[in-house]
Order: sequence, then C-alpha cells, then structure tokens
Amino acid sequence: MADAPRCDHTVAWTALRGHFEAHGRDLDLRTAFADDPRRFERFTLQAPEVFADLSKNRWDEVTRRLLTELAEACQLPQRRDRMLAGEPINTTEGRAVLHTALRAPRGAGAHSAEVHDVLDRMLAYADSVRAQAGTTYTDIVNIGIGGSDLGPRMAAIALQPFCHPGLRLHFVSNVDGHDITPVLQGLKPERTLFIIASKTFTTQETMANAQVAREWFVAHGGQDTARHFVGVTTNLKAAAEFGIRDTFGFWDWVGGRYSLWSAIGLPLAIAIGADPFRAFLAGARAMDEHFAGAPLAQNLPVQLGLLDVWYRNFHGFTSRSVAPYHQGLSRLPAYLQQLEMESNGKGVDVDGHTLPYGTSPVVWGEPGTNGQHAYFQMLHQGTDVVPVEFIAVKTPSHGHGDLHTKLLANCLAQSQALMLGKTAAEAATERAPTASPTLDRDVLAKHRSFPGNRPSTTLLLSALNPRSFGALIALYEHRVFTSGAIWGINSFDQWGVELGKALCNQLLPRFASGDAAGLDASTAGLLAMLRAG
Ligand SMILES: O=P(O)(O)OC[C@H]1O[C@](O)(CO)[C@@H](O)[C@@H]1O
Repeated sequence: MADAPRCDHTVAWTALRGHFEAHGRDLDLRTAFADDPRRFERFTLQAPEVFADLSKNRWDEVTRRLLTELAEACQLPQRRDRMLAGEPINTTEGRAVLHTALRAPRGAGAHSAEVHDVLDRMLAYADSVRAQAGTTYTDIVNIGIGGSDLGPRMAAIALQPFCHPGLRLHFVSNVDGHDITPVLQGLKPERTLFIIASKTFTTQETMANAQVAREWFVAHGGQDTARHFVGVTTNLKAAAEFGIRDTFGFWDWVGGRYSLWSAIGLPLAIAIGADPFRAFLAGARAMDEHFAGAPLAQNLPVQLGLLDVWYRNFHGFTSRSVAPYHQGLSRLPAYLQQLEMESNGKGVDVDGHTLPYGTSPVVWGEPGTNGQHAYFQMLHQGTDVVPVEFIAVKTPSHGHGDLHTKLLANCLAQSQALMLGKTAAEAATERAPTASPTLDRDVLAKHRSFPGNRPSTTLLLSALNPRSFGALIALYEHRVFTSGAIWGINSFDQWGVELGKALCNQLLPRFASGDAAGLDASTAGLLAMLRAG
C-alpha cells in the first residue's frame, strides 16, 4: 500500500525494539506470573468458537500495546477493509482476495449471486451422491494438490464423526505413482466417483493423475465417464476439454490455499452433507465478523499475527510448532504449512523492495501426544527456542473419557513444562536410578535440567464440529493476513513455486533423450544415473 509506511520505519517498531532490549529479551514467564496474579485473565481472548490463552507468551502489556500501535501504523485495519471490499490487493496477479465472500450469507456482499448459485448446486449434488451411497457410489477419490488437496483432506479427517459411513474418501495428490496405485487397487469403477480438483486445471501432478484415473476407469470396464468424473475449477473450458460434463466453478479471486470454502470443498460436502457444510461456512463467517469488527487489542487473529511478528522480528525465533491435541487435527500442520509459508514466505514487499527483516517462520508439527515422543525433547532442552501452539478440544466425539482426560493432561503438562523448566539444583535432588554410578552428580543434574521460559499459546475449542472447525481455519487465515500486512508483503501470490515447475518441464524430455547439454554437472550426473539401464 503506497501510503502505508514500512513496519521497520514506524515509531512503534523503534519503540518495540527499545522495549525488547530493556524488558522483552529477558522477560521471564515464571516471574511474570508470580508478579501478576491476573496475568491469565489479562492475556486471554474469546473469539467465536475459539478461546485463546496467550499468557504463556514472552510479552507484557507494553509489548501488546506497542504491537497494536504497530498494526495501526502499518494501516492494518485499512488493509483488511480493502481486502474485504474486494479491491485488487493481489497486485502481482491483478486479483481481488475474496475468500470471505464464500462464507457470506445469501445477499450479503460482493459476488453473492454467483457464490450461492454454485454453493446450492454443489450441495444439492453432494446430497445426491450421499443418497446413492452404497448403490451407485462407495468410494470418492479427490485428485488435486496443494490448496486443491490439503484443505478437504484435513477437513475430512477433522470431521470424520460427521462423515457418511457408507462412503470411503480417498485423496490422491502426488505425481508419484505410489500415491494413486494403492488407491485404485481397492476400487470398482462403477462404484467410484473421481473429483478432479484444480483451480487452473493445468497443474502437472493433477492432470497426470486424472489421466491415469480415466485410463484405469476405461480399462476396468467403467461405462459412464460423465457420471463418474466431476471437475472443480476456475477453468471450465479445460475441464470440458478433458471430457468432464459436470463441473463446479469458482473464481480467480479465491486463492488456492483459501479455497476450501468454495467448490474445492466438494469432497467434504459429500462426506458431511449440505447442512453441516453450511455450518462450517457459518463458523468461518463468525470469525470473519470478529476479524472485521473487534478492536485490535481484542481481535484474536490480529493478536496472533502480531505475536508472530514479535517472535520473528524481535526475539528472532525462526519457527513455530503446532501441536494439535486432537487426532482429528492431524493434518492441520500440513495445511498450515501451505497457508502460512506459501502466503508469507516472501522476500520483497508489495513494491518489490528487498526486505531487511524476516517474514514467514517455518511452521511444523504433529498431533500430541505423538510429537511428545519424537521432537519435544528439542523443544524442551534444545538450543533454539520454538514457540509452540497447543490446540485442545474440551469434549471429545468418542466415549473414552479416560483417554481424553489423559490427552488433556498431557497438553497442559507440556505447556507447563516448557514454561516452568527445572533448575540443575532441583534436578540434583532427584534420584536417577538409570545413570552410570561413576557419573558425577552435578553433570547428571545438568543433563536433567530444563531452561524453561519457553513460550506457548493454547487454543481451546469446546468441541470439534463443522462450525468450530470453520472458525478455527478462518482464524488462521486472518492471522496470516495480519502478519503479512505488517511485513508489507503480498500474501496472495506464490511466484516461488514457478521456477521449479519450469525447470521440471525443461528436464522432462531429457529423460528420454539423455541430452545433458547446458546442465550443471550435478544435475547432469544425477540424470545420467537415473537413466542408466
Ligand atoms: O489448484 P491448482 O491450480 O491445481 O493448483 C494447486 C496448487 O499449486 C499452487 O499453485 C502452487 O503450488 C498452489 O498455490 C495451489 O494450491
């Protein structure tokens, strides 16, 4: 935005730098809680469907105030309003960014007629497929990649208790034949529906897998291709040329990684049905209204985005770990990797100036408690500080209350342990029966101590259902918008994926010809090895 200052040129940024040096770098969470019995109340926020405990983060009231001033100085509210108004803020692609229009009620906002026309048709189709479960259809195969895969795949796992029990859902994304082969092996053509999902309908991986699926269908006696293949795309012409009769469209103002709410959600709609899909959209809409209307200081996506800036640009933390304590959210970290890193993994601002500060952190994680038995060692005792985001769900959708209590206790224990740590003196008082008898007691205590003061956020949902899940995902979208707006970048293009695609297209014919002319020695050497008989 031409008249918005760059974040590091603002008074608030300078004040944050000073505050970080004076009080931020060394802020100790244990002391902060001891000094302020109301810290929990002060640093918790309730947004639609999502409660957030931000109190175990390495910030204080001054940090929060200065970050909020930074947001004002960087014109976050104006930038947000421009997005919501449909201005073409994705300048490098000349597009508006209007995924929020996909969850607006009928009659509200831009594009309502076309959005609700496709939504109604898609949901009617989804319900008709559900009505034919077990007769015409037993298996639904979504073929897509990136935003045309990660969202519906994640959502189908998250909302599994709401899914039709008579329909099996499969997702094929990788151009690696090891992905599609085992999926096809278990299928009958006359009982299978293939959804070819691609915003562009040109993506190499998806087109190649769609081709394989169609060949398999015909080779195995499939009769009615039109009934067994549907398309979801903005490129209706290409879908028709592929031979698809029924296509659900969407629009160039829906970014791939923001498209779960569009017809890209078709596999989810088939799985959960029309009314739950509408509840999913309504949950996201509630979060949109919160983002659009809540004051910045009480605005959860804004505060999370600002914390990301605080950690990335002042503390210098380069990654964030997401730990959902709900098996249904097992694919959330993978989904967030695209949402956050494809959106904010940029090195220039909207005007093309190289940025002198860091942008997207690395986002990674696994569901708790599995992560605890893998990489949590590093989170507790490693040399890098990694802020952790715990997501807990109060009420499970299974009947094993005892398991759920154990899960929740683990979740709370981990954020507690990260914060509290354990001194070497405390560790020295413990018995360590497995240690070598010759090992010095103080040395052992050092191995068994924890630095603590490691920050975390805990997000709490009452239950994981279509509405709360919609709100949670929309929360992440707006958080990414917030940090991207502060950094002054275009969060809605993805030029960084193009070079590899172009080079792949150049390399492909060389696998047949063996021509290595002009290649670097490493690529030429590897090509020769891969071609050798
Ligand atoms: O839906 P499409 O057009 O097949 O694209 C798939 C994915 O490829 C990308 O363009 C680049 O990886 C993503 O942004 C997108 O979600």
